[in-house]
Amino acid sequence: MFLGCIADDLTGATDLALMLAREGLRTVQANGLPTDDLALDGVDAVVVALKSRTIPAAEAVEQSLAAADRLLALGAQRLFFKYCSTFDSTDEGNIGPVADALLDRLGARFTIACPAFPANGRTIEHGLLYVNGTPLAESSMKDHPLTPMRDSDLVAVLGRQTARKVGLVDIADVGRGADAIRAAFAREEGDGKAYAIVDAVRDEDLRAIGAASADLPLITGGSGVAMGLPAAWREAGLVAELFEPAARLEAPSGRRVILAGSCSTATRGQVAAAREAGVPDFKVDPRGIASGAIAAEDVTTWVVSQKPDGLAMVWSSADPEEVKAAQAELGRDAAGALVEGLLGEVASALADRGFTRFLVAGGETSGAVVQALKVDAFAIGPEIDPGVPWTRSVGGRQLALALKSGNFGAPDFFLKAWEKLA
Ligand SMILES: Nc1ncnc2c1ncn2[C@@H]1O[C@H](COP(=O)(O)OP(=O)(O)O)[C@@H](O)[C@H]1O
Ligand SMILES: O=C(O)[C@@H](O)C(=O)COP(=O)(O)O
Repeated sequence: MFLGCIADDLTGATDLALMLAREGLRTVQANGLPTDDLALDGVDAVVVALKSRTIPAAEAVEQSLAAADRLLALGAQRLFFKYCSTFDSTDEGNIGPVADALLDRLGARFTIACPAFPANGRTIEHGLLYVNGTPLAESSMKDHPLTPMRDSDLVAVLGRQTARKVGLVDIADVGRGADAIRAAFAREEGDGKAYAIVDAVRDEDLRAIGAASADLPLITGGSGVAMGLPAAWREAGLVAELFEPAARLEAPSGRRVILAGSCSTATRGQVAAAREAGVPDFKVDPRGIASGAIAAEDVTTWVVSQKPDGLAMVWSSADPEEVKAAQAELGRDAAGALVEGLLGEVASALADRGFTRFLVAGGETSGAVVQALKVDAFAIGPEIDPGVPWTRSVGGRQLALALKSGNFGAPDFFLKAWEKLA
């Protein structure tokens, strides 16, 4: 095992695992710390999925260090800290505190921070993060239920989360290729910067950044910045061989369901498209759950009563006004926890009734569902859309799972994803 990755949420982990697998590393994803029986023969990269994006910073640090220690003990020679391509965080963290702790654990003084992912519209220019051409702070991320992003300047955002200095390697350097980027890293480190935000607007930029980062003990970013790393490590002789990714996923036979707990714009569009296409749907909401009007048992019974070979969708996705109203009544975290808890319970009850194919939308939501389903590890299957693969559970219950980041996927994602299952 060469590369150890720590992801701050489950869909983020899957996104990174897909990128590494696509670029030739044999990759497994563990849900939480890898268990002792996880087979690592012939594995190049292990991605540990945490659910640490929105927990208190001290807990996120503790969990991330535990993951780092386990990965280092398994032989990792590089660590990768994966966070969201929209840099989801608050002034308290958790990107800065976790990155600080990982640098210290590795005895390293410098790393990069690059959430760019052009295939999904995330680009960085002069340190400003854009989502499909709109500055982050004006994008729908300003209204995220848990981590509203109101500043597009990543040097400033990260600067509020760490006592260390944050620099910038901008597009002028990045556009000149790997050697220029390496020289810019040395300049920033020489200037006393512990972090450099790195601009990137094209995949070509990400490949050059990967080549320039091959020697860094720690890399932080979105999945995009992992794009150039496998080839760079292969070139440096650190990884023996690159492999063809899996083209198909053999899914266990059984029924299927969509569980959408993300309120992101892309998910809301996908929910609307599925309803328009006639997929039977059941809407849940945190106030209904809190009052007892909606119970997991009733939702489960409804799903089971739908056509066995058809699709059914349970969703809580709401627009910012509706989310705000629920949060005002229940509190932000409690509202989220109620929906996550219900969807987790429903998933587990459905698995007990023969459902084996789950499409889940939302990072936190996926974390809750997979915890409820008790999946310890995943094999990575084919890409459905950039950043979202089908996965298959390893050990335990045989399940096929598509865990979709809230803002990823085409409008017809909920309808077309099934075509990639064998
Ligand atoms: N109607 C709603 N009102 C308030 N919070 C909600 C509602 N629906 C879902 N949530 C919560 O919002 C959060 C969405 O986060 P997540 O699942 O990570 O989605 P995304 O990937 O879009 O960020 C979850 O905690 C979820 O439980
Ligand atoms: O990098 C990304 O955008 C994703 O991998 C991711 O982490 C998204 O998180 P959620 O929007 O919470 O699913």
